[in-house]
Amino acid sequence: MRPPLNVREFEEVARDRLHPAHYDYFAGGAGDETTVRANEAAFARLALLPRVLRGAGEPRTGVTLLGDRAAMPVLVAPTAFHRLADPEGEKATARAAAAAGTIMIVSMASTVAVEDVATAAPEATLWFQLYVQPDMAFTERIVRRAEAAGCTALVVTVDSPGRGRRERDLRNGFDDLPEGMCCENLRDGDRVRPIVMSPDISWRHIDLLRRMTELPVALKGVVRPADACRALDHGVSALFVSNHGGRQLDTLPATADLLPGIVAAVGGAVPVLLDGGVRRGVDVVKAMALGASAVAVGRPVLWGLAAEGERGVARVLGLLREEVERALVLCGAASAHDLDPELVRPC
Ligand SMILES: Cc1cc2nc3c(=O)[nH]c(=O)nc-3n(C[C@H](O)[C@H](O)[C@H](O)COP(=O)(O)O)c2cc1C
Ligand SMILES: O=C(O)C(=O)c1ccccc1
Repeated sequence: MRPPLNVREFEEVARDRLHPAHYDYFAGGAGDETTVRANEAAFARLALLPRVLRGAGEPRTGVTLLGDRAAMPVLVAPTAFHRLADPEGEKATARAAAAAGTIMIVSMASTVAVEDVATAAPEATLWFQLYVQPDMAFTERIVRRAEAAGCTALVVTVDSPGRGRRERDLRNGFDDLPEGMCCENLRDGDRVRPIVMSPDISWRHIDLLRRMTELPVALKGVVRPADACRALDHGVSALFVSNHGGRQLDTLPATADLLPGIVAAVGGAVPVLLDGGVRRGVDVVKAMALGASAVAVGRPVLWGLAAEGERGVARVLGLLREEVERALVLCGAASAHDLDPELVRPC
């Protein structure tokens, strides 16, 4: 069969290969999935206005984030349960991220322990995503594991004081991992603790976390400019503008539409990243023109993993890198930093 040419075609292959309930878990979102659709639609609504005759030469796609180098401004967003897509799970994803020269953010809900992800891909740059657990002693044990495994940043997800209601999962009766899989990072002695999404988590916990570790702390899920400013006061090193891919609270705006307000509030103090709806190189270029330092992709990586395992993730990341390069050339840009808000216009 003809190899998939783009992320959308990878999704079609993945859909054919996955158990329907697992496809729905990956693809779906909260409520009416308004925000799931809005994320992609917002990029489509932005038109590009390339500059001409710039003599910019071959573009460079590399970026440095929190002291880590990435060969392209597209990171692997933290997503749960990779072993539903491929038996090697997060190990395959990490190897592919390393081969693509990009950063993988390992989910706290990974089905391979963070230590085993790191061992499987010694060249990979790994950041660790954390849901702060109300039991701070337990949170600290998880942080120590991520540090010892060699993770170089913590990405704290702050959009989840509770669980989103995902009707596809309710319809399919998908509420637990199959026999033989679990959230390996939640092991505590001889049991596996459930992930608690607690409404009690507050800025105080961010302060505790900052004191707990030397690792840079990024917040994922900030959507208000005032909260972005507050994050700076609490010594946060980066922000992810994210609505959790539309999986938590439905009817949040698209992240592409939220980005300019957050970028303005932050005023260059820390890198601002975006996730949600990035499916094409032109989407990456639009986000960076609006001030993002990089983007992250969630579902596209899962489609690659389900379609062809490690090779599929490598292909998805490789396709996105080629698309970013081509988009930069055609925009007359020498690098992803050589873009400005004038490049994009609502259409
Ligand atoms: C199947 C799935 C699982 C996810 N699991 C997590 C998670 O464990 N932690 C987290 O912070 N975000 C999680 N996310 C959200 C992603 O990090 C990211 O915000 C979102 O997928 C970006 O949108 P995109 O899928 O359109 O690229 C998950 C997303 C999906 C699709
Ligand atoms: O599905 C998700 O979006 C998610 O964030 C999550 C969190 C904890 C366990 C499993 C998934």
